Amino acid sequence: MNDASVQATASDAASCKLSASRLGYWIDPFASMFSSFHRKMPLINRGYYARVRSIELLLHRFLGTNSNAKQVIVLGAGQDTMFFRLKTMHPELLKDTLYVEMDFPMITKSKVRLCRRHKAVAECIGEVETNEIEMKAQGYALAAADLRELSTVQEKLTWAGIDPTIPTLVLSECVLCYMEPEYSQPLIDWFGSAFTDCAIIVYEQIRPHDAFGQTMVENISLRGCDLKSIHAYPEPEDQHKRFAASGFGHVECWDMNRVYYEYLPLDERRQKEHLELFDELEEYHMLQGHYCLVVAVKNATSLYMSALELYQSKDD
Ligand SMILES: C[S@@+](CC[C@H](N)C(=O)[O-])C[C@H]1O[C@@H](n2cnc3c(N)ncnc32)[C@H](O)[C@@H]1O
Repeated sequence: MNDASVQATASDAASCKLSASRLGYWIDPFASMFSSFHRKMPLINRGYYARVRSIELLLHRFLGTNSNAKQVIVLGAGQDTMFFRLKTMHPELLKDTLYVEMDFPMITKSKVRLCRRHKAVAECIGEVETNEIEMKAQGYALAAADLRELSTVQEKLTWAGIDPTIPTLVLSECVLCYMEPEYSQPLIDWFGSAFTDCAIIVYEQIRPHDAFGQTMVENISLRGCDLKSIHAYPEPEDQHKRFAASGFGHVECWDMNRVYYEYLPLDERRQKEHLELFDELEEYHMLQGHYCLVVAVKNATSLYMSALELYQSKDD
């Protein structure tokens, strides 16, 4: 495995997020602090809109439930700015929440540096205990770990203050797909067994077998970062089985066309569709059909049922 190429995807994602947010797909005052601006194709901007907003809406729903303490664990967080946006724009949602980001030391090191460099981010984090590669503050931690090493992940989450008895949401946005199932499955199994109340949101590529899927897998592979688990979980039904096998009793897996047309709020989506000239609809549908959003929920508690209900709610 070429870890350097996988780590480079953190900057790609940050750059795409900056492009889409700069064009008005969502508001992110922090994106430019973690990347430099290169305008992406409308197809990419719209895809990132669907990705970021759907995950954000789920996260808001989880944080907005009236249980007391909550935890969010972001696997392979890269240069993502969701925490900083929440902290400044929706601080009430982070009350009693511990938000932990994890990534390779190489990536957390650059995030620590950027967090120190930008006053707005440093203010957002507040008083912090930090070294070159990690940070710990009230309600937030950035931890360095290779997610393939379960014992290190467990140790770092303990260091960050994670308590398995507290309701926890785990997020993997284009991360687990870069790991072989022999590494990702024990991690998912552990969340499913050790955590009392746990939900996992996964966004990643699917359908490698048709012509578009084959080209997608080849193109990503040419960049040196194979999609190591796509052949183990090629279809939405396989994603379903993957999480059900780890003790997640309620699993939804939708492709991103379904998420875009049936889940994102209609008025908002229509408004975003006017942001750029768009003549790539067919290609967009093809692309979005090869990405999915999984919501896997361990218990049918009211907290987690509300996350699942989000799929039925079109007007959050
Ligand atoms: C495509 S980027 C996504 C970053 C972020 N989730 C986002 O959407 O902006 C994938 C991230 O997963 C991280 N990653 C992949 N495999 C990992 C592993 N074994 N251990 C730690 N981080 C990993 C990479 O370093 C990278 O930051």
